[in-house]
Amino acid sequence: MEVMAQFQEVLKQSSLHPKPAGLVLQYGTAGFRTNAKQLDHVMFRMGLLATLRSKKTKATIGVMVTASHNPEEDNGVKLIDPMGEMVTPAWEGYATQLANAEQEDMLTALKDIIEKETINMSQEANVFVGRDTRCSSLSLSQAVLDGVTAVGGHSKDYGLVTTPQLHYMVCCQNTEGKYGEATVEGYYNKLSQAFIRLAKNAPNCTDDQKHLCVDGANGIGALKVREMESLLKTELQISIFNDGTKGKLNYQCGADFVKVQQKPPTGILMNTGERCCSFDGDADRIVYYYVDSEEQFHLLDGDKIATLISTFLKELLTQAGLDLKIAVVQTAYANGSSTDYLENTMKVIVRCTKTGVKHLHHAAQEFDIGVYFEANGHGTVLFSKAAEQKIQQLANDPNTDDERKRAALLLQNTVNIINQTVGDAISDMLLIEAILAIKGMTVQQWDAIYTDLPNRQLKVKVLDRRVIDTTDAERRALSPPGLQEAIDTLVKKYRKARSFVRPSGTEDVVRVYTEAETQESADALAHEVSLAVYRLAGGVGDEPKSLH
Ligand SMILES: CC(=O)N[C@H]1[C@@H](OP(=O)(O)O)O[C@H](CO)[C@@H](O)[C@@H]1O
Ligand SMILES: [Mg+2]
Repeated sequence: MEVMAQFQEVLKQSSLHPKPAGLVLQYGTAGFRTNAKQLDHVMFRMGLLATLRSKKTKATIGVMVTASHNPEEDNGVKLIDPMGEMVTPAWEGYATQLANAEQEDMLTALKDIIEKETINMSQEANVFVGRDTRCSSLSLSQAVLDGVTAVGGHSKDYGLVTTPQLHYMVCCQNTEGKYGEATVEGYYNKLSQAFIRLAKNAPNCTDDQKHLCVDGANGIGALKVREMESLLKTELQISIFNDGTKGKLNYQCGADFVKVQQKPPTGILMNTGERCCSFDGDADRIVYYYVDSEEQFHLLDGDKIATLISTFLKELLTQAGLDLKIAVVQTAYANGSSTDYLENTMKVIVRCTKTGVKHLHHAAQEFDIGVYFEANGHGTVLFSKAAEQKIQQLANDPNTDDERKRAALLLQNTVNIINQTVGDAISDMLLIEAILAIKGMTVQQWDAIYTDLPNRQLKVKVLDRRVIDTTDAERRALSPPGLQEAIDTLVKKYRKARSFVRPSGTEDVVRVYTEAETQESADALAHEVSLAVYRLAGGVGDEPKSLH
C-alpha cells in the first residue's frame, strides 16, 4: 500500500479504538498497566508502535497483553525487543507519547516517531502477540493485532502463553532457531530435555524429594505447567493448586501475595516441611516456601534463589577449572542478610540497580555470568557468548578428565534450562528443582544458608507520587525536602535497620521498605516512615495506621 493510503487506513482503524479524552498513562516499570476498560486504544497503538519497531530493527518484535500480578480487572501491555529483552528506554518514551496523544493528534504522533527514527515504511514487519488468562485479554490482544495490520505488518498470534514464553519465541525467531524453536512445543522440549539430563546426576533422589506443590495464581502458569508435566517424566512430580478452575486470578494467591504478605496462599494443601512454590499472574516470577513443625512459615524469595543458583554455578566453575567472572545483581529490596552472605561469605561481586528487570538485566550483561533476581522472585541468569563458548569447548573436549567433564556438562545443561531472555517461573523452577536434587539438599537446608532480616513493605497513597525523586539505586530520596533526613533519624532508632521509599512504577502509590533486627522493629519503623511520607510527600486519605 502506498504510504498516504496507509495513513488513511491507520486513521480509519484508529477511530474504532478511540482514546478517552484526557486520559494520561505512563509506560511504567513493566509497560502500561491500569483498569482493562481504559486500554483498548493503548493496545491498538502498541500494535502500531511494535510494527514500527519491527521495521526499524528489521526483526520480529513481541507484544504481551498482561497485567502480571495486578488484580483481574486490570490489564496491561509489555513490548519485547529483538533479542527477547524488554524494549529499549527511548521507545518506552515513544510508547507513552503515542498512547497519550488525543484522538485527533494520533497520526501526527505516529508520523513524529517515523521521522525521528527515519523508518522506512516499505520495510517488512513482523509482530508476535501473546496474552494471559484475564477475561479482557482476548479482545485487547485483538486490538494489538488490528494495530499491526493497520500499518501493514504481519502478525503471529500465540494466544495464551506466559510472558517469558513470548520473550523466548521472539529470541528464537530473531536468532534463526539458534536459541531454540519458536514454538511452545520447542520451548517445552528444550527445557525438559535439559532438566532430565540434569536430574540424571541425582540418582538417589527419592519420590518424596521429587514432589513439588505449585500455586499457579489461577493464571497462565498453571495451564502451561500442566502442558509440560508429562515431559518431566518421573523426575519431578508436581501437584498444581490454584489452576484457575475455581479461584480468581492473583486473589489471595500467587508470588506477589506470598512475598508481600509473608504467608501461604489460600487454596493450597501444604504438609509440614513440604516444598511449595508460587508463580505470579504471567509466570515470570517465582518464590518458594514451606511450613515447619511449629506451623512457622518460611519464605525463600528471589534473594535465596539467587544465592542457591550462584553457589551452584560457582562450585561447577571451580570443578570445571573455568575462570569466568560471576556476579549477582540485586535491587534495594534485597534482604540485607543476602547481600552480606553473597559479598562476605561467598565472595561474589554484588551490584545494586534500580527496581525493574530491565535495569538488572542490563547490569548482569556486564559479566561472564550474571545472576539477577529481584527479591520478589523475578530473575534469571545471563551467560556471555564467550562464557557459553568456553563451557561448550570443555564439554566437547575429548581430553578433559572425568570430573571437569561432568562439571562442564552440568554447566551446559544449566545454560539450556535457563530462559536468558527474562525471568521465567517455569524455567527457574526447573533449575531450582535440579539443583536441589543434584546437591541432595532439602528446602530446609537451602533456607538455612542465611537468615533473613525481618522486613516490611507498605504502601502510602499521596496526591502525586512523582514528588519523590530518588538516587543511589533508589536507596535515598532527594525530594521532597526533609524526607531523607527524617528517614535517617528514624532508622537510627533501631538495630540493624535500613529503610527507603520510592514511587511505584506499576501502582499509584509510594512504596516503603524497612528491615531491622526484629519484626517489631521493622514494623514500627515502617509505620513511622509511612507517616513521614504521608506528611512530607502529600499523603491523601487517612493517616497510615500502626501495624500492631
Ligand atoms: C517492590 C516490588 O516488588 N516492585 C515490583 C513492581 O514494581 P513497582 O515499580 O515497585 O511497582 O512491579 C515490577 C513489575 O513486575 C517489578 O519489577 C518490581 O520488582
Ligand atoms: Mg509478572
